Amino acid sequence: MISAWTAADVRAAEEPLLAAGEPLMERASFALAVQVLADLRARRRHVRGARVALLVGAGNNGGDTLHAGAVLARRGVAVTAVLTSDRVHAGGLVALRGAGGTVVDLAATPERTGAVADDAAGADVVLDGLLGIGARGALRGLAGDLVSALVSRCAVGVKSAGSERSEPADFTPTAPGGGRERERGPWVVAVDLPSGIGVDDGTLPGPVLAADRTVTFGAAKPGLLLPPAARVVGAVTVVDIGLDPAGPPAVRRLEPADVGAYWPVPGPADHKYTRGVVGLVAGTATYPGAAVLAASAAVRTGTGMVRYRGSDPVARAVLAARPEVVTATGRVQSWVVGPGIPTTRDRDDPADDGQHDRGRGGLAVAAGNLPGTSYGPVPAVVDAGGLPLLAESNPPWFVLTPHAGELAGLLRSRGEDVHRDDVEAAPLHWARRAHELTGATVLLKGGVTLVVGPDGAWAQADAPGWLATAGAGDVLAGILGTMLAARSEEIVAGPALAAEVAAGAVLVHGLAAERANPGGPVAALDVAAAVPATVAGLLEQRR
Ligand SMILES: NC(=O)C1=CN([C@@H]2O[C@H](COP(=O)(O)OP(=O)(O)OC[C@H]3O[C@@H](n4cnc5c(N)ncnc54)[C@H](O)[C@@H]3O)[C@@H](O)[C@H]2O)[C@@H](O)CC1
Ligand SMILES: [K+]
Repeated sequence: MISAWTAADVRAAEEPLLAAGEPLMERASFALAVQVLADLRARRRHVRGARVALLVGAGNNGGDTLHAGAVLARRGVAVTAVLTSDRVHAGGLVALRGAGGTVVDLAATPERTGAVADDAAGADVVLDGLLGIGARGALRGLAGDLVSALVSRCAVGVKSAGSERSEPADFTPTAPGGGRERERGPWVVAVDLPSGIGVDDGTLPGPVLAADRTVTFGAAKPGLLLPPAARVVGAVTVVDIGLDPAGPPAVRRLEPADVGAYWPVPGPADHKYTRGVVGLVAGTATYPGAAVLAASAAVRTGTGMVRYRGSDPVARAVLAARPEVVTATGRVQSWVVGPGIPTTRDRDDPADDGQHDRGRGGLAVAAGNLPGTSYGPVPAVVDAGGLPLLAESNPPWFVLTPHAGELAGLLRSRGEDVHRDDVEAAPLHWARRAHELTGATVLLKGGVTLVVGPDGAWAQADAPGWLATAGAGDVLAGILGTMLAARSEEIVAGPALAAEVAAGAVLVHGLAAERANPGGPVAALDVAAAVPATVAGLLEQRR
């Protein structure tokens, strides 16, 4: 698991160590230099004679960068530091000069910004040390001008909020689809974080130079995991400088071993009710495919049984694809409500096929609101057309699975003035708001998928871009339904677990998409078909 702490938590963890005289900056800068040397060796055979440009801001982030530059200069690298402030880290500057580095005082000659950017764009490596955890808002002044000038010369970066073009984030350099996309320009290493991202919320309030690698100190920061900033961090290397942040992390990311470790493996005494039964209200005559996809995914993820609820023609299509599915009513350990049913609340909608009433029934049982039945409360997945069926207040063992547009609609129905673009610009904020307003766990689908529950946030970046295809959400709903059903009682007793299980479902969905056709296009049904081998692969890791 990757855990990220806020800037305030990192500072609090640094304080006692700094007071004790621990050389944190030396540790950070030396590790940074070692990583840059490794990157240089990987990219060009000789380190000696390579050109490295340092972008240096006013704070300790610039200090780290200058000290790392000094180490590089002593190894024969031609290092040029571009100072964007007249008060840069004094010790770092002395060290760099002492090691033979060149200094360009851009603060004294701001009219040279274009020429300096040209020069930096021709370097082998650029170290972005303009801002670290002291960042407040969009990159301003000379630092902002320099980054804007470099972005326009390097073909990839974020010119302004929402217009980023870069590779998806992952903590491994070989992420699915995560090859280098920069068409030209230097290898960019962000120091602690790409300058100008929202450190704690992952927003992109202004210009940012997209990194190929981020070397971060002490612990990951939320902005490195969260969308949209996660797209501009490149491969992330966390350097241990001896910090031990207190309290729970602000954002977490599950890794495959975490999901493999808690996957329930059936034993000899298990039967379909101990493994978990999924009740599925999905699909209409207009969208029968959603029911087929969700049912296939639920079956393929290893459910005890799927009970399908819908009109006869759709049920026939589901049974033709998955004869394991039953249509009889009975005990259910998680409900999946909404894939392929209309997003209107109108009971008379002829396209509704009766699914809204079936969905309301399932959700009432899941919430524990039908005292006459012994089948609730149980977890539920509420997707697409299920979202308008939600009550004012919902239990946290309900997992809502909107994309950005659906989340904006849900929030508007609860009095917020918000649109899809707003959600995409600040997904953590709006997913948290939706959790507060509905009471439910919120899984916000996207290139990086967020899950917000009572116990904090999760950000998963497992999926290749190819997964953005029709039906992928229906498959996720089926995978999640099975995973919730398998731990139904545990989740109702401790609903914070719903978010972790939901993050695990996102991971399985993403890995299955990659397995379905590594490096190429995938179809939703093929993702479902790849789930059994994906799960076997996760279990293999725990042996
Ligand atoms: N505290 C420590 O001893 C350690 C700190 N470390 C480094 O220090 C960094 C934090 O250092 P600082 O607290 O000095 O903060 P930063 O280096 O992030 O910079 C803060 C400075 O940037 C300016 N600034 C803030 N927002 C701006 C914006 N939007 N546009 C332009 N300028 C802006 C501020 O006026 C301030 O002078 C970490 O990210 C890390 O790189 C590491 O060396 C590890 C140890
Ligand atoms: K930085």
